[in-house]
Amino acid sequence: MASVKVAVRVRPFNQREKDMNAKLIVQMDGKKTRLLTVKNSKEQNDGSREKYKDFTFDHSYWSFDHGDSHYASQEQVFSDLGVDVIDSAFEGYNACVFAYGQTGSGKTFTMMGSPECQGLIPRICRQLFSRMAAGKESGSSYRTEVSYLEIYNERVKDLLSGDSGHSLRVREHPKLGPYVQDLSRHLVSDYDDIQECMQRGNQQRTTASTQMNDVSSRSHAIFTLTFVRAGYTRHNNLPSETLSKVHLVDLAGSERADATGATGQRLVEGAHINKSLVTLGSVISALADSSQQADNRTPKGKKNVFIPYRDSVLTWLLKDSLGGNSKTIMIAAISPADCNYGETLSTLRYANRAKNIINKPTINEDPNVKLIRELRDEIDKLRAQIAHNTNPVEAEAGVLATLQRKEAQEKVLTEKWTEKWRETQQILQEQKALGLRKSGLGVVLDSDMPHLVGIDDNLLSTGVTLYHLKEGETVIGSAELEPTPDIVLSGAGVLPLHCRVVLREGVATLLPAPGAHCWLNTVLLDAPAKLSQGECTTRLHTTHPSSPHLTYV
Ligand SMILES: Nc1ncnc2c1ncn2[C@@H]1O[C@H](COP(=O)(O)OP(=O)(O)OP(=O)(O)O)[C@@H](O)[C@H]1O
Repeated sequence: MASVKVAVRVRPFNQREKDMNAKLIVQMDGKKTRLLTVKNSKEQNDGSREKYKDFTFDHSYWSFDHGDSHYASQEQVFSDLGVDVIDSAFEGYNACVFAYGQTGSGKTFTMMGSPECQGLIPRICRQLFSRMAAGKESGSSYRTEVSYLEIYNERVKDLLSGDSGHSLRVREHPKLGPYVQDLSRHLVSDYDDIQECMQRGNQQRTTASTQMNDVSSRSHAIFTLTFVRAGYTRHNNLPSETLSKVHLVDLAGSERADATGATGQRLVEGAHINKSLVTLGSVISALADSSQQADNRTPKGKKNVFIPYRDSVLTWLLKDSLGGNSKTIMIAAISPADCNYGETLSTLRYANRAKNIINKPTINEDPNVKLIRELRDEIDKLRAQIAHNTNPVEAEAGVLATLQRKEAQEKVLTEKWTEKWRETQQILQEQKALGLRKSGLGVVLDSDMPHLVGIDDNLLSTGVTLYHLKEGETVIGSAELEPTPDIVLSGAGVLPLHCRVVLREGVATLLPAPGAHCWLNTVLLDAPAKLSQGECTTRLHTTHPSSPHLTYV
């Protein structure tokens, strides 16, 4: 059980607030946030004499004035909140961070930041990879995938697929919960890969200028890391494999139409944005109520509170993060100005409720690994029993037989797991060595290593094959050659041994076999020829132009 962690952050005055001579109405001291009541606000008109309202959160971040010694920097927010997220991922827990607040209050600044002043998402990603590099040294291995979506007007759009117009369906798996059907997932092997995904997704995101913010996010964006960590435990050398999903969420601003000056399309967007946020509010309230009921539970008073997750796409997708299997952090972003009193009070009340949500995070352990661990426990107990046994010999024989059976099971399962993980790592390494990366609808080859790109001899085929050239000799020929050549070509005129490519210190040379028709661009070769990267086509065709050809890249 873990409560949702809640932090509040106040930003500096923006130009509009400065122009209005806005008054500062937020104060912070340690974990406390104080909001000074504004004259003529609804509260005062209701006859309340309160001069301020106090709230206590896990963190209150004072980012009002850069010059102030208490100024909470991006680095501080990361070290308080981001490091927890990384720890959770490495331990195998799901995690979620979402930023909530009125438009222009600093959500995107806190979550994404700018290139000079990076926010939580890039910092978490960078640190995740440095921790992985350190873990690899001690024998662990990892697999990380990224997806990035936005919810705009209650429709889900994949920000990384390149197909921007298409909206995707949200479905619910009986065990794994809600998911987006056909959402693209991108394998990333270092921070540069992930940064490329972030930048591409951010460019696709729907933003517009409103009176409150020049670049206002008009959609809710969910950046998700799926992280698998595997290795052997140090103390007893058991397989260990965990999976963690990390949702990093930048919500669109909560807003009143009159404050933002919204009309037309902006007004329609606002209605949809608010629908999700109102539902988020109802979900938070319902969860907070249900947690409080659980606290003062009496057998009679026990009541099942209905949580309206499915009333909006946002809450449906974040179901696990809100009241489920996740360690969740909410960051409430607020304006410091008196003109935003109403919105700020509502954000702080929202955040105050969220503190009461109790989640149930559990380590997501691979089921086979769990079985192996349980078997090992049983084996240890049986061994201890044998060691201390004073029972008759027959009973001991029975225990011994059980022990042997369990040991055999453990051995088979461990071998299977090791083989599966070794294969996964091999595939990852091959992909990395090839340097293949998805870019929009295309696939980009980033590798520094020399390759041949083979085009099938069948004109109707779309088959393209990449052959990684190894240092030394690569044999090219037909399947008739014994042993099978490194690169097998089929098609008219391909000899069993057609040619060889010798790679030495980055220089590739093509050596045609006697009698083979090897063309280098338009020249039929009769002697070894050096291949130049980029410009050169090693055409192995003989009589027909559609016969197979290899391009050196
Ligand atoms: N802590 C901060 N320190 C300095 N500048 C900030 C801070 N927070 C926000 N800002 C600035 O305030 C402006 C609005 O912030 P931002 O775009 O993050 O708001 P938002 O809540 O994401 O708005 P929207 O909901 O409209 O997308 C930006 O110019 C941003 O650089």
